[in-house]
Amino acid sequence: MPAKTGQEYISRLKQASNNIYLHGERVSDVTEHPGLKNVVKSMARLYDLQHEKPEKMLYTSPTSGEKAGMTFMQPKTIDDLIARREAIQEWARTSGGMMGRSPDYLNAEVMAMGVNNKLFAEDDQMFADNAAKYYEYARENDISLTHTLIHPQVNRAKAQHEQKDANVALHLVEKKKDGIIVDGIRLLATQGGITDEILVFPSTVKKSGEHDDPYSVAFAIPNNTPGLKFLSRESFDYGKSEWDHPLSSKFEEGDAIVSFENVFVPWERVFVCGNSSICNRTFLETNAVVHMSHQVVAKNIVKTEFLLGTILSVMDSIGIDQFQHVKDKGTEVMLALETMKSHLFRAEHNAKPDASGTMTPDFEALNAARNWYPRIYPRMVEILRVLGASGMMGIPTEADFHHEDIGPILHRGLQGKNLEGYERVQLFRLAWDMTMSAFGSRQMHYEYYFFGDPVKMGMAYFDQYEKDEYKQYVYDFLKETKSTKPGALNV
Ligand SMILES: Cc1cc2nc3c(=O)[nH]c(=O)nc-3n(C[C@H](O)[C@H](O)[C@H](O)COP(=O)(O)OP(=O)(O)OC[C@H]3O[C@@H](n4cnc5c(N)ncnc54)[C@H](O)[C@@H]3O)c2cc1C
Repeated sequence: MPAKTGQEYISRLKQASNNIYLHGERVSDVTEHPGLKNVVKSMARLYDLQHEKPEKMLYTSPTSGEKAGMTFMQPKTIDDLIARREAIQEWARTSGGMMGRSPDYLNAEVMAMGVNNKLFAEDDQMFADNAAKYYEYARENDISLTHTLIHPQVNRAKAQHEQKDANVALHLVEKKKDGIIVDGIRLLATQGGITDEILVFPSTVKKSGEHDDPYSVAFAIPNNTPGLKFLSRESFDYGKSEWDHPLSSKFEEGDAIVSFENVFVPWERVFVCGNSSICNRTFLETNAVVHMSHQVVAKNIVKTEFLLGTILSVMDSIGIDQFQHVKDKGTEVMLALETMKSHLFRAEHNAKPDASGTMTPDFEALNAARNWYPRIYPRMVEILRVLGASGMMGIPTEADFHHEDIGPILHRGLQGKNLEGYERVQLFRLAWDMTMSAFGSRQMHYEYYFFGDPVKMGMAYFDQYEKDEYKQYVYDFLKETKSTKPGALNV
């Protein structure tokens, strides 16, 4: 069966022995390392869920006739789109939406680029065929993916070819008979090293000029390809109990700098080779951005539900839900949730088939939602932090509650309106881990930069927005004003 189990996911990682460096050493087994093993377990849980709820999580592969992961499906109808989204949300619920790079995100990208591959054929038909075959390969083997889109932050005021060391960023070194050689650095692979393969694609928002053609590549390779290294940031899973760190002990995905040292990529894994124009159009013209946004909006609805539930429980637990400004803050989050749901509904119910016959959600709705969420997520986090107040810091550990001298003092002293001390602190530890721990602050940073720099995204949104009809509306309204223009002004 193509859809893998959690054990198969773990076995593959053990066998692959990806080159991942963490805390100053090479990790010999990511499935056993204290900074990674818990998120590996959470990923395995997602794959097991496919088999526990096959009616929701699996569908029949169009090529093998076997059961494949639902989130790889090419939707042909609105019902397909909804079924796919329900699978996405089923996965998201296991982490309260805190695992931003659950496999469905990149499954959506691979699917869209595989079925809408004509753009890649502008250089050579081979590249379009490669994209189609890669989609089938990823689906039939339930490949887990990470991706890297961004050049290193050396000097953002200059293009890559103008940098003082123009060889730092990932670039094409050589075209050979059987493939290409690439070398350099890319940022920032979330889940780098704990997945099977890496997708190297252009940025969704940063555009390149033709002088940056050597930096304009797209390909997919296994994470244990010789010369490939994942240089991971410090893990925010500090090995604490689930009670102490309810989120970071399970869902710390890790972010890695990716180093390519003269890495060989066979031609059959190349989708774009040295063409900035194709790269600049990739996400839009393959509709990958639409299907990825659909996944993101669905996931963010679950995340907002989780956040709202925590906010309301905190209000209840310390009896603040009667105060006017507290209610108003709760309402802000409720409105955010309901607005996101409306965007999703519009996106799915206005969906239309694209040229490849893929049922494609209404991008206007999704584009608004994906531009808006980075702006409201920090506000929702602030609301939880502000309402929690001292409770966000009055959070002794599980060990403190188990201590015979101080446990009873804490249990009594930290009781809430409707919860005992142990339960109230457990709730507040969740609120803290969601917003203020290293894990929680990274979540905020992550949502803010999810689709790219929100400032550039906002500029692009403004530029593409159909503005004329609204301006015309105003001019027409003004024209109907009963007045006479002074003759002297008619020059
Ligand atoms: C937690 C986290 C996880 C991530 N995971 C991934 C991942 O899995 N895969 C991946 O590929 N990427 C990932 N990213 C990277 C993400 O895509 C980028 O952070 C995002 O695209 C912004 O790019 P940058 O970080 O290079 O910012 P920069 O472009 O360096 O911007 C830095 C600041 O300068 C400003 N600025 C820069 N250039 C300009 C300009 N020309 N005009 C005006 N202002 C400018 C920006 O507004 C911003 O405030 C992740 C990032 C984070 C924070």
